[in-house]
Amino acid sequence: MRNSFTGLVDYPTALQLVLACAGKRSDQAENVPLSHSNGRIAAQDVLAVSDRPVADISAMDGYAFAHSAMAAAPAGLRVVGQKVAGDMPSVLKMGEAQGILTGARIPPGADCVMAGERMQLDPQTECVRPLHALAEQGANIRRKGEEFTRGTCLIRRGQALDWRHIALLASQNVQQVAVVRPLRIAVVANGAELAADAPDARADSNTPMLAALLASAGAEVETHVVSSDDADQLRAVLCSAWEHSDMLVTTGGISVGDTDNVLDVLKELGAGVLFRGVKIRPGKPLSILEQDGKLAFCLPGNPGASAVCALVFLLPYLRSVMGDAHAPVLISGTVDFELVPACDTTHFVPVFCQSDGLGWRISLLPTVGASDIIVLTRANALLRVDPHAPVIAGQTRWVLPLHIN
Ligand SMILES: Nc1nc2c(c(=O)[nH]1)N[C@H]1C(S)=C(S)[C@@H](COP(=O)(O)OP(=O)(O)OC[C@H]3O[C@@H](n4cnc5c(N)ncnc54)[C@H](O)[C@@H]3O)O[C@H]1N2
Ligand code: MOO
Repeated sequence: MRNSFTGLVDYPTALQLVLACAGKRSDQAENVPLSHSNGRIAAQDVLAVSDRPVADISAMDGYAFAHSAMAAAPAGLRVVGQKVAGDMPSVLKMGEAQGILTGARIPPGADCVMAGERMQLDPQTECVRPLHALAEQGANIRRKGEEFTRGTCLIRRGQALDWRHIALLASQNVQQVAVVRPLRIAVVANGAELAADAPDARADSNTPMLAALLASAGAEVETHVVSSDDADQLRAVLCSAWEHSDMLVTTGGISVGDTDNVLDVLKELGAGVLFRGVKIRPGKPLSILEQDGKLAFCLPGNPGASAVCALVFLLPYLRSVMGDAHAPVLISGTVDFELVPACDTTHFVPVFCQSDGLGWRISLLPTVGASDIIVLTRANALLRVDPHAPVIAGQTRWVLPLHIN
């Protein structure tokens, strides 16, 4: 058989080799409007330009006054107007209280705020006093800078931005954010069965799958389908795709069959083999080639194998290159099944996690193996089973959720 799998590497070695190639891209930044920054990776630290709150402000709708003055005035203090958020305050004189709404600045001279419903306003005298007990000095005042002060690091470089960071940056009037330029990835499927007029035509599900997965991880993806087993046609597409992108992802044509041309064509184009085949299931044929710092991830054609390789190799590589500082969040639960992995092989098993009230219960799903596409929609996580670490019912194990997090 051509290009047989003679030097398979194990999973940890393969991942290490891949990540060692991940030169950081976080220096390649572009500015985008804040409203377009959702899901992007921050390319720089962002520091606060002002304190939050910017001044002492009221936490309640009510009255602001000097605590000592109120304590010494049984009939209360005369109310002079009301300030709302957005107003500048006026100085409070001796014997005065001021109506104040939540968020408005505390007037100089006041050191206490009480909620309106805890106070009584005498319409005759226009004086206000506590209905019951006087609040403590300083009550209901949000202090200038109590949340953060100017210069505080709000966002660290490498942070994947989402709605929370957008709110924080908007609160500082940030209009533009420096984010990491997306990686341009060319995804190339190949195989004669992908031609619509093939005698036994098959639909291409891998390029839409990979395009969606990679795009949701922040890449800019273009897809190509070489619907033949012709090496020259494949060479032409791979050559141009590689030239016009930051990295290449192929799917199919990487095993040992007579029409599996991807490895030879990439070698002819000058690429060197980082590794050929990994001791994983599914996904054994995964091969990675490199040329001038650009990688070609050659994924197997079987959809389940292609998906697993993308999840456990491609996405970690992408995160590392994009400078995403955060590892995906795994969840732990109790397994309710047994599984003995094949010797020397790391298995990636689709599982279903459901809450049993106390934690997650992890169940195995029936699957027909590497070609299985429906199981990925029934599963919600992937369980890694290393050789010599069989799954025993009742164990606590960590799983990788299948939606990107
Ligand atoms: N003699 C051996 N045969 C095979 C081996 C082996 O070690 N020795 N490995 C098997 C394993 S494991 C896998 S996985 C497959 C992978 O083969 P390829 O990557 O070369 O993929 P193809 O042969 O092109 O296709 C396999 C299968 O996947 C379907 N496919 C291909 N492309 C797509 C696509 N874009 N969308 C949806 N489905 C696709 C294709 O129709 C085939 O059914 O090799 C085993 N063989
Ligand atoms: O690796 Mo293949 O993915 O098992 O069929």
